[in-house]
Amino acid sequence: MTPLTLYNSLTRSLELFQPADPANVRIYSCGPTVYHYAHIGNLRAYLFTDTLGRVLTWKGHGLTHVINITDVGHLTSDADAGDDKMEAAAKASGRDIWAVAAHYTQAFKANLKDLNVRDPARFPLATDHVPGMIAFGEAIADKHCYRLPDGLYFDTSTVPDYGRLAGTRDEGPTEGRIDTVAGKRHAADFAIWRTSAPGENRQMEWDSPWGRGAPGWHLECSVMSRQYLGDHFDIHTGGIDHREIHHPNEIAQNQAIGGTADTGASLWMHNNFLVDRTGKMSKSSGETLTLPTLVARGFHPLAYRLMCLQAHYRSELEFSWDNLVAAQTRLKRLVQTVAALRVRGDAKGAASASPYAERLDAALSDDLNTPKALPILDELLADKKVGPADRLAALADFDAVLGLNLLDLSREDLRVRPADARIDEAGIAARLADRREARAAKDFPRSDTIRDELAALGVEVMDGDPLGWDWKVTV
Ligand SMILES: Nc1ncnc2c1ncn2[C@@H]1O[C@H](COP(=O)(O)OP(=O)(O)OP(=O)(O)O)[C@@H](O)[C@H]1O
Ligand SMILES: [Zn+2]
Repeated sequence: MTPLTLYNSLTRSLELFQPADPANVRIYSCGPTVYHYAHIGNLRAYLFTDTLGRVLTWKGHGLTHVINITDVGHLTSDADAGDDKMEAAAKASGRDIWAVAAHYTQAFKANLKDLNVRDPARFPLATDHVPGMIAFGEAIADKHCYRLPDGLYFDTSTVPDYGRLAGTRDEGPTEGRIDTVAGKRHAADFAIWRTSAPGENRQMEWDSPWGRGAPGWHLECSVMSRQYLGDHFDIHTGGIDHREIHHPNEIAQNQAIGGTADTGASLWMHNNFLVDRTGKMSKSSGETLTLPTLVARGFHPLAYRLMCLQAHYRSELEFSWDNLVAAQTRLKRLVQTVAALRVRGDAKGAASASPYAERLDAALSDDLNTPKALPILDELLADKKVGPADRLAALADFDAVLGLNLLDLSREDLRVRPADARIDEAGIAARLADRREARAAKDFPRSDTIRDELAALGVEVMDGDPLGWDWKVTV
């Protein structure tokens, strides 16, 4: 096997991956803040960690992956300003905050299932770990924290190299990030615990040595990652926005509790954003696309997965409907090819598929280069020198990493019907059968009428479609 190299945001370089225990690689991924449905940009972050986990499994490692659920403490600004996103969402909708959290957590997990993301070992909830957070705060308070009327704050000057990850080292109190809390010693200092203001009326709050209130978001991840993965684990992941504030703050806390310069993880990895023409897709900035929206417009969730795999995780990826259509077409082609190879069965080939597995390994070992792996798969499938059964076996090996479910998906699965369609699959099939009959009888006006009727229902008939797909939904 080719040695695996991964990009470490901490050193800003590619590094040879050397896990502490190859039989149990430990990964922590910052989870969603469950105040709203995850948008497809958020989901890109978990498609990235799923690919990472699959590559490690493929290379023979055991894995313990933890994705937390942030159900308290994340403010509307990452830099300690604004309201708690959860409290604000519950208030705005007049719902019980625990019901809000449970609803969006369940929706997030359903999204991951639909995208064929493997379950992590655990999905710990922040609210289940508040006593551990208070104990953590107490342990570092004397040496690293100070009190302000609204809580306990971390003094970022008490740890070595604060902000190395973000590249904002040596930031003084008057430069860099906006100082939004009166009395902070440095602009970058952040809340470990936020004490509820008189009359604040939070739905979620706990007693602590610093008053009744709620934990800071950064603290949650330090506590949960250390509890489940230990003082030092292999890989910590998140979206690239976390490289600037959230992860530097986790690192500072880890250094404080550990009493060393160790950041707590060997590698800090970040996926780049899904963007659209207006910029980063973001829950807080209004209109976002969710996975169910894509499905309602006639796309299979795995078409979105393939769209993400076509870009390297460290590159920005622009969402457009055209890109998604192209990805769905590519997925259909793959499924079609699998069906054709099955028909041809066990015919012997003159060549072995193993060079393809080696090339796949080389691509993945190069910092999870899935865009490089996909054309290798296309080449394999088209290689007539390799027998059909061998090609299928090799494809299964590719799919263990790509997670596109290529051996199980059928043409029918990919004919996802838009939610607002007024005709179902069986109805479409019946109209197409009528149309074939009309054409066989050379009744072209009737054939055209059926085509137009289907078009009015959002179904485009594709005569002479090279995929043999007959029809597609229009978006
Ligand atoms: N547009 C995006 N593309 C890729 N990853 C993203 C994008 N937006 C957020 N992420 C990542 O998604 C994960 C979950 O984020 P979280 O639920 O905390 O988002 P949020 O901050 O509440 O939402 P938003 O940033 O959209 O307002 C994080 O790892 C985050 O970095
Ligand atoms: Zn986190």
